[in-house]
Amino acid sequence: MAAVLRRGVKLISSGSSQLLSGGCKHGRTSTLCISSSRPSSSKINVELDSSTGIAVMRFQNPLVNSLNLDFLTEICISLEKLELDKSCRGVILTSAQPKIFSAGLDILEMYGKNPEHYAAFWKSVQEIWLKLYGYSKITIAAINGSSPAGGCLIALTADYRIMADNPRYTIGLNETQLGIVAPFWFKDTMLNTVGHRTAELSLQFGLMYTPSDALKINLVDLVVPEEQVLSTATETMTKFLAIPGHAREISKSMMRKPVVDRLLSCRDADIKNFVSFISKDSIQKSLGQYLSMLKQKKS
Ligand SMILES: CCCCC/C=C\C/C=C\C=C\CC(=O)SCCNC(=O)CCNC(=O)[C@H](O)C(C)(C)COP(=O)(O)OP(=O)(O)OC[C@H]1O[C@@H](n2cnc3c(N)ncnc32)[C@H](O)[C@@H]1OP(=O)(O)O
Repeated sequence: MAAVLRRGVKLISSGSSQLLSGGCKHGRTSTLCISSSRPSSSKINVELDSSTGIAVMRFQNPLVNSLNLDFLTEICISLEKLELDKSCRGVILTSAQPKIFSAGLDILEMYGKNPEHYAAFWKSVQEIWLKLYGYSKITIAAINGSSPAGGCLIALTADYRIMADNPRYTIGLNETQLGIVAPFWFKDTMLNTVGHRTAELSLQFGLMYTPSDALKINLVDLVVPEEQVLSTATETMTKFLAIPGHAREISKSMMRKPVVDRLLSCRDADIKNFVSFISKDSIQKSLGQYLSMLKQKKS
């Protein structure tokens, strides 16, 4: 159940199984409706401040916010609800997990499973990208940890990226390092942000950038001390909110629609392509080796 934190602010824990359809109003505070059962299974929490219209969505999928099917679905449903909620004007995306924004797509969803599973998973990856890249409201990524591959993609869909100034955190599309290939819409999102030449080098090498290097190539817009990431995101959101909404929204759509439309025109083919690629023995072998490397890193 939503709990009032301070005047006009509600904490919304949302497990995908707990979300009900449609938003609802509770007195002066507009929030999402959820049932009160099993709130501990929530992989995200959302705080919507109805006095400012700013929602903060925190990812909390232990250990590293890897994007599995359930988590992606939950994020998508919450984003949809916020988009429909008139009291919400912008969403800040951040992490509740220490040191990690998101570890990207959950590799276990792409390893050792059957084609039907791969297809359902890829559909949910498409959904989250379509929802975020085409999002009508303002989104700001408050990147308070490492953000490889799919984690970087989530950040790239935001209207503005603010990263914590910690050289241990890195961000980038590192797919080639896993022996896999970022699909065209990952590539387009990167290209629209950093330009052609930088995207080309970045994708081929699977480069991961420290915050200061990410700033140099415009992969992020601002680097601030870690403890200021959220407050700076809120300040930045306020600047966005000062712009007439319809004009900003149309401008955003004008910039992004061609890329969104490109995926919309070939969703099924893109899923087929993914399933056939990820099912190859050589790709499964690469992913298996990468998973072993992640485990060995600890010992
Ligand atoms: C030509 C046609 C092309 C068509 C398109 C086809 C294909 C495209 C396909 C896919 C695109 C994929 C995009 C992706 O997002 S792939 C995922 C990339 N992610 C990574 O490389 C991140 C790997 N992880 C790390 O670098 C570190 O774990 C991290 C920096 C995130 C955290 O480091 P830390 O030291 O704190 O923690 P660890 O001990 O390493 O990890 C803890 C625990 O979590 C497991 N884990 C980490 N990342 C993932 C992940 N992405 N998926 C699943 N599991 C992950 C890790 O193995 C540890 O597990 P355990 O040992 O505790 O069991």
